[in-house]
Amino acid sequence: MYSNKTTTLVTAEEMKLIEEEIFSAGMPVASLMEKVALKTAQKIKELYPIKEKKISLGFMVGCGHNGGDALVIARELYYQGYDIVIYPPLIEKFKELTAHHFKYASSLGIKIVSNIKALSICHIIVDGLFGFGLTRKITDNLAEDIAIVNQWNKPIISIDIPSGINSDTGAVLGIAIKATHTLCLGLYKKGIWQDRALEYLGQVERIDFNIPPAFIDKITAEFPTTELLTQEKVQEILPLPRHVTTYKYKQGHLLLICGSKEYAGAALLSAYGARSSGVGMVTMVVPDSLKPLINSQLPEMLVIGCRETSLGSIETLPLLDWQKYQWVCCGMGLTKEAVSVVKKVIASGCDILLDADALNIVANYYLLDELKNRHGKTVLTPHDGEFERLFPDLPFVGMADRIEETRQGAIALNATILRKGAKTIISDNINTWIIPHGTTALARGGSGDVLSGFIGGLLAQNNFTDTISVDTVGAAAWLHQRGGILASEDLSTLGVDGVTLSQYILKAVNELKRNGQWFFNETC
Ligand SMILES: NC(=O)C1=CN([C@@H]2O[C@H](COP(=O)(O)OP(=O)(O)OC[C@H]3O[C@@H](n4cnc5c(N)ncnc54)[C@H](O)[C@@H]3O)[C@@H](O)[C@H]2O)[C@@H](O)CC1
Ligand SMILES: [K+]
Repeated sequence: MYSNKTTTLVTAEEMKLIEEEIFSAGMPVASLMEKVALKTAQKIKELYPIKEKKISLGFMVGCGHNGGDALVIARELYYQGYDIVIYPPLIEKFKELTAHHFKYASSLGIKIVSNIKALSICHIIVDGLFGFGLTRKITDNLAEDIAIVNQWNKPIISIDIPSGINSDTGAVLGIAIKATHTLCLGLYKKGIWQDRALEYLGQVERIDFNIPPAFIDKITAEFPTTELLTQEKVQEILPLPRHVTTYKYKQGHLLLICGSKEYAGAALLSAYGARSSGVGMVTMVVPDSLKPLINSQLPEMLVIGCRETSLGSIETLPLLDWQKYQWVCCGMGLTKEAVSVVKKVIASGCDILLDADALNIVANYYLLDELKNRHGKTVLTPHDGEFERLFPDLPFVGMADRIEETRQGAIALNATILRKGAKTIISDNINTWIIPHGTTALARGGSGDVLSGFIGGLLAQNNFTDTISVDTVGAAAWLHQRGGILASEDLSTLGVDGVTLSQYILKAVNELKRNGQWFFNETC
């Protein structure tokens, strides 16, 4: 049975190869363009139906097949009663199929104009200048045209991707259309999920045109794959096994090494995150002076106090029985003083997660080799600044492709890297996940501490199963973002502090259960 694959992200090269598969299997190029464009026209009709008043659409038509798509859409919407105006600034360079469609549209009497300003009377602009074939910077008159259109504040529908956005890296090549809708054709282009492109996309929808999954699999198998992490996948990754005769030590024992006098809150928030994971046991290693605070706020935690520096950071770790812990989570609020702590954690041979100050210490003291060569699994959770500090000299930084950089970082350190941002990326040397949803409500201090604790708690539990780290980390990040969305729906974007977030993560967990499948696998 045919099933459409919606979660795979493709580069321009992969998309071209997939198209070649379709064409060489017998589908005529013109027929595919017709099909894609008819479906896109239908979507535009749904978005902007004609009611009492006429609607006029101004089409910016490029020279390649993005322009060809635009012309077919323009023709079909003309038949449906829309007023259509076509602006073809690259008319001399039209590809053959695009030229045919232009000739036919002209023969129907559709209005053709030679100045972008003539589109200013239109209610809506349709951007069919460039799709994934954009190879170089947009300059001169075309750049001016885009600047003019962007100033009009009209709805702009971009076909496939906003013209000017590199469909792999999301970079703006000179200037780009600021769309209100992006109708992505067939498969999501990787550039659409890059943070730098987000402000140009508006609302993104995918127009499916029945690409056979075997063609997608054949081509993407040759390249590292990037996938959107969906709810269905999260439900596959979890449930965490919870046997009917289980007990606390069977549900994972997490060691949190965190906090300082100055950043006591980071220790608390990561502990709240861990609490929301349902992990069986948590031991916290904190500076001595934080013990009473932790005991009063989180009575179920075991607390080991440490001698502290004059500034209130952990001076040195006590003797620890590392083998007791299924995962060690280190760095939240530690301060940059805690160098010996981080070195000991890296040398421990345990499965570890490093966040915040632990990452800064790795960067400041060049501990990358120690990380790469260590025994035990490693998870790192940097935001963009921490990521760049971790990899200042490696050649892949500067590629300006967040997704590829993250993958290369994971390969370089033999680690799973979760890179925080508007779109969170999780990668190991084989799999890369993008969390498709997110909320700006989480752009505040404390969200990351909750995330680290929550991930650590799920990893500690999943260490008894054969679930791979990148999947568990992805599922944790998915639930963290979903918790943020649920909290902001109830409390507004301003209302999602760390403690609240840790509670709403549990609502996200429950939502998975309500959506038809149970989350915790209470097997007998
Ligand atoms: N073949 C088909 O029937 C299908 C085509 N599709 C459409 O085809 C598009 C890709 O088509 P193309 O490969 O023709 O590429 P584009 O339509 O994106 O444009 C490529 C053309 O633009 C020129 N160009 C590149 N950068 C330029 C710049 N900065 N200034 C001026 N000219 C520049 C290139 O020389 C080339 O002629 C997709 O984005 C999509 O819209 C898809 O719908 C899938 C199906
Ligand atoms: K476009």
